Amino acid sequence: MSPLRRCCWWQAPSQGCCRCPRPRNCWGSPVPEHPALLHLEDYGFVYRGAQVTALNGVHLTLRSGEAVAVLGAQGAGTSTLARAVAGLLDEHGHSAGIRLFSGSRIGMLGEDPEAQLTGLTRTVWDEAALPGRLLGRPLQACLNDAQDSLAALGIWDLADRQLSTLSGGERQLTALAGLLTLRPEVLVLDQPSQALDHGARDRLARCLEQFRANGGAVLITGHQHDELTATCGRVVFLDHGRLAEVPPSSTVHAAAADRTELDRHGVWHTQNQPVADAHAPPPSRSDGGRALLTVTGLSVRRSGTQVLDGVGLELRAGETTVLRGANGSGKSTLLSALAGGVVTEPQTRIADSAGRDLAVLPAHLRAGCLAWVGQDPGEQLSASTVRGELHSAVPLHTAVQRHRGGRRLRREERQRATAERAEQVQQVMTTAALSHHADDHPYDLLPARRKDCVIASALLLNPSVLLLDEPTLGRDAKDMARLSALLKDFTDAGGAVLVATHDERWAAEIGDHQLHLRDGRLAEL
Ligand SMILES: Nc1ncnc2c1ncn2[C@@H]1O[C@H](COP(=O)(O)OP(=O)(O)OP(=O)(O)O)[C@@H](O)[C@H]1O
Repeated sequence: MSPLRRCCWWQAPSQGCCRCPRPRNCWGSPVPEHPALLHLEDYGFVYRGAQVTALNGVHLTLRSGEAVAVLGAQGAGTSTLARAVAGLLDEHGHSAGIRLFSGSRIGMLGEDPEAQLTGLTRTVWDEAALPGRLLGRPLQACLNDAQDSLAALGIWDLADRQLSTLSGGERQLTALAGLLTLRPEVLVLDQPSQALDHGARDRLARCLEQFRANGGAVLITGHQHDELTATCGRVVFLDHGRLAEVPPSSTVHAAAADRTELDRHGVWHTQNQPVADAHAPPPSRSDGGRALLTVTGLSVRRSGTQVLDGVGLELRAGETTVLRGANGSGKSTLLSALAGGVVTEPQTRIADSAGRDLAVLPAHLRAGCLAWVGQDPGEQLSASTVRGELHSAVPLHTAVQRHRGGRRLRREERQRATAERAEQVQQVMTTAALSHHADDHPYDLLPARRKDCVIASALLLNPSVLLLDEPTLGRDAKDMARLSALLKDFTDAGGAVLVATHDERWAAEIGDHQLHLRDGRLAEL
């Protein structure tokens, strides 16, 4: 047996048996097998100006009909790997090794949910048809393909909706539909379940199964193991830019990706049993869990549809209430309406702990009581550095007026207030793990860190109620634990949290109550 003989068209000569995942030693006569569509051999990548390599010695083969999930902690390199496979890295740094692609089309959905729609179209149908149109295909064929993709993902009923009126999950599915119309041979999906409810994940899984049955290959990357990654034939782990060096059995079959292995690689397992005491009540609660916010008759109409219909709820000091519901059920609308970002109908009443009706106040006057962290952090960021963002979260005159009863300040009082605020900003950056990013542009941060920046701004307002919209997106196991601890500290200090999430495990771990939103109304779960 010659060590120089190549057993596959892509395969570089290697010691002993080659690394291709054939069922037996492929130095012998090879068994006919699904063709490899993409192959990385000893692939490495370093971003321009970076001190450390983002990917190192990666071997990965994607065959027709196959789905592989590559999971790892934040910073392990999963998004870089997704971009490398999609061939999007070249101008961003230097690569090493071999990347071979036998087909002609790779489609990729990136990790940033805010950056997925083009902004060039008005309706869902047009957006889904756009990729084909940009390739010069006939209009009718593009519209037909878009219709098929939208139907496969279960959102054909949204076809004529304006993009600006979509919920987060609906936007994610629209972007995916556009990608599918390109009929790629390889689909690269970075954290595709972000923002999707259970039903949408099932529909997406079925859609990907069909895609593979037609000869396509799927690569899913991310920091969380969920219903979708569980449908992959293989799960492999990435640690510090290297695929974990473990025997072939640890390229685990997805359904068997066990807790220890996921924990070891810092991956959050959304389907694990909740940890029972993760959000145990604080030892002593000075205010006896008094109501901080009492909402009655909250109703909202959007584009002629009654999204919220007489919602009532009570948020108590020291408690976390979880808001669940399908994509488009109105969770974001509810949080935003409480904060004053959406117009409510006249019968709505939102009373604070002193009985004051906040529903009649504009958003900025509610902010002292209610701090809102929306679904898209980008909509709430305006400064060019994280530190600058946090400094502007509480304008100096507001901070000072709070302490001095609104009277005009002397110079030394202003100086003291500035110093106090700088200290608070420093503290909150530590709490939200942002100290290392103080001078970074918020848009250079990972989506989860960007969200942390908005959470930190909200905490600086010293609110009694924190409203959080899907804060778990893009977080690994460690980051989830940190988020839970942050909320626990907030409620232990007497605050109340209302948080919308699709993560059932996390909801069970942190929620004192779980509410389900359906048909515009809330019910206790
Ligand atoms: N600006 C808007 N104008 C009109 N309709 C809107 C607007 N924003 C959202 N909607 C619609 O209101 C409904 C509720 O949307 P919302 O974003 O509150 O849902 P959600 O439960 O937060 O969904 P997701 O889980 O996907 O984020 C959806 O049908 C959505 O399409």
